[in-house]
Amino acid sequence: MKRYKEAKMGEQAPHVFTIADIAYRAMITEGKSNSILVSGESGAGKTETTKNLMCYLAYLGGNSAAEGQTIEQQVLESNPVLEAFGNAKTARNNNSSRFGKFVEIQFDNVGRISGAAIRTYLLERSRVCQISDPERNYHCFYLLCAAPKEEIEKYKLGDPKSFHYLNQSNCYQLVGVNDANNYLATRRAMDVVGISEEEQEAIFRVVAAILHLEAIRIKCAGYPAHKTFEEFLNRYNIIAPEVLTRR
Ligand SMILES: Nc1ncnc2c1ncn2[C@@H]1O[C@H](COP(=O)(O)OP(=O)(O)OP(=O)(O)O)[C@@H](O)[C@H]1O
Repeated sequence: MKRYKEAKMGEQAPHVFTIADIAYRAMITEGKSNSILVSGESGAGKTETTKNLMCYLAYLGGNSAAEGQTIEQQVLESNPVLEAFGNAKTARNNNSSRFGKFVEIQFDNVGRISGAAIRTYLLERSRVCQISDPERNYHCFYLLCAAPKEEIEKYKLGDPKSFHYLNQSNCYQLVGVNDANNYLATRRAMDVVGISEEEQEAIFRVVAAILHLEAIRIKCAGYPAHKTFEEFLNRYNIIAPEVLTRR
């Protein structure tokens, strides 16, 4: 990153750091906001490029002398959190973002990071209840199934193969990815971005509840017993958001 700081276009090997550097310098000299649009087909490298851009802008506008958790650390640690809940393995990409995002990094008048906001769009909700081989559901489900023993017992989880929302595909593990370590890393990242212990508990309780939801069997007068939750919704014309997305 040091080599790209204030380097002119073409002076260094092509890299997204050059784009970020030019945008940052223009923002300082012109006193105007700048946007960088990262686009491309699935697997092109948008997520990794965005992380590189965020790292470089945090390097330029960070406050290395500050103690405790700085805004740039929070900006960077937002990535593992978003990826745990919004990324999944697809046929084209083991870590495909199933949503779009707008990352806003605010700078003060001397170019130091003063705030940040991330907005997400159009999460692929249907994936929660329907996946196909060789894809996976959202990473968070597998991370929670690989959590430490006491968490597994608390949420009554276990082998991902025992949950319908995960066993529609034969893919449970990703090459080179350790879900147990990633669970701990996600919890640490959630701490850094300022999600309290109680909020984290509530979030993972909902994640576990979704896995258990499919196992609910509904018994109604005049309706055969042992129907799945989804069949029940269909029978009574109750349209759940994920069912709606799939139609
Ligand atoms: N700069 C990079 N350095 C190393 N590997 C990279 C880089 N960019 C992309 N990759 C590789 O390509 C894979 C896909 O990249 P990425 O997830 O960024 O794509 P994407 O365009 O965001 O895809 P999607 O639209 O599916 O989310 C990464 O998991 C990584 O293996």
